[in-house]
Amino acid sequence: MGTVDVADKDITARLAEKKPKVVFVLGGPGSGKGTQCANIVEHFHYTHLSAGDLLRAEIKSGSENGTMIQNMIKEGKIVPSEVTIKLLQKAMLESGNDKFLIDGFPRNEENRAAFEAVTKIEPEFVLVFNCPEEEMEKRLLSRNQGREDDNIETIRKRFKVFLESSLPVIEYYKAKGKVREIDAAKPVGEVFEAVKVIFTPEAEKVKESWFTLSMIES
Ligand SMILES: Nc1ncnc2c1ncn2[C@@H]1O[C@H](COP(=O)(O)OP(=O)(O)O)[C@@H](O)[C@H]1O
Ligand SMILES: Nc1ccn([C@@H]2O[C@H](COP(=O)(O)OP(=O)(O)O)[C@@H](O)[C@H]2O)c(=O)n1
Ligand SMILES: [Mg+2]
Repeated sequence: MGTVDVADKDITARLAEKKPKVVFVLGGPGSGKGTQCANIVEHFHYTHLSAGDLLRAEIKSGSENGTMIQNMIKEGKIVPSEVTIKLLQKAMLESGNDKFLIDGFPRNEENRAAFEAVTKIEPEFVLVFNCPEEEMEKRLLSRNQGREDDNIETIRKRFKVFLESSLPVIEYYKAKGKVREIDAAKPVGEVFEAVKVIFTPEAEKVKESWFTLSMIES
């Protein structure tokens, strides 16, 4: 296992040199994380890394962890951090970008603490999508992406995991003043308007309000 450890250290050290800027994107299953991340990428030049997508790609690649990951996803359980963090580190390192939206991670205390300990990366902020369960359930049941976990039985398990394991992570970042909350029950365009405000630098907002004011006055 010696060589694996050396390789991991190498990845961690090389990633640290890159000094990546990270925004965590959290919210219940079906709250619209993936949808809004695609919009943010288009407007704000971030690279979107979905922990779930990386894990699904790992299953498809036929990796030795594939069966374990597949079983955990089917049960709505959180895959051990070691696996997910390695995939995230690799994706960040391989990307030409240094600004990342990490979607669906950290999903529990173990994810959060391990990522912090291994990478020493502190998120710029944590974007949180709030949405009632009934709405999330409706969205997941009509997502139609052929996902093995978008069935009512697994969806209920995922909601339970979100309440028990993911909400405490959001609370942790709230206490640090890092959480930016969004009402995600609205239509996609309205949710993105709220998201835009968070990603627009303060200086731009001042410019935009002066512009609006001068239009009204002229
Ligand atoms: N604001 C919204 N209103 C209605 N449907 C939405 C909204 N945002 C996303 N969806 C739809 O809900 C489903 C889940 O969205 P997705 O972005 O995959 O959520 P998540 O990544 O949080 O699970 C998708 O089919 C998506 O098209
Ligand atoms: N940090 C993570 C993220 C996802 N996952 C697994 O991947 C599944 C799907 O995650 P996802 O983020 O793609 O799901 P959505 O919230 O987008 O619906 C989760 O239910 C977990 O089983 C994980 O184990 N650890
Ligand atoms: Mg998603």
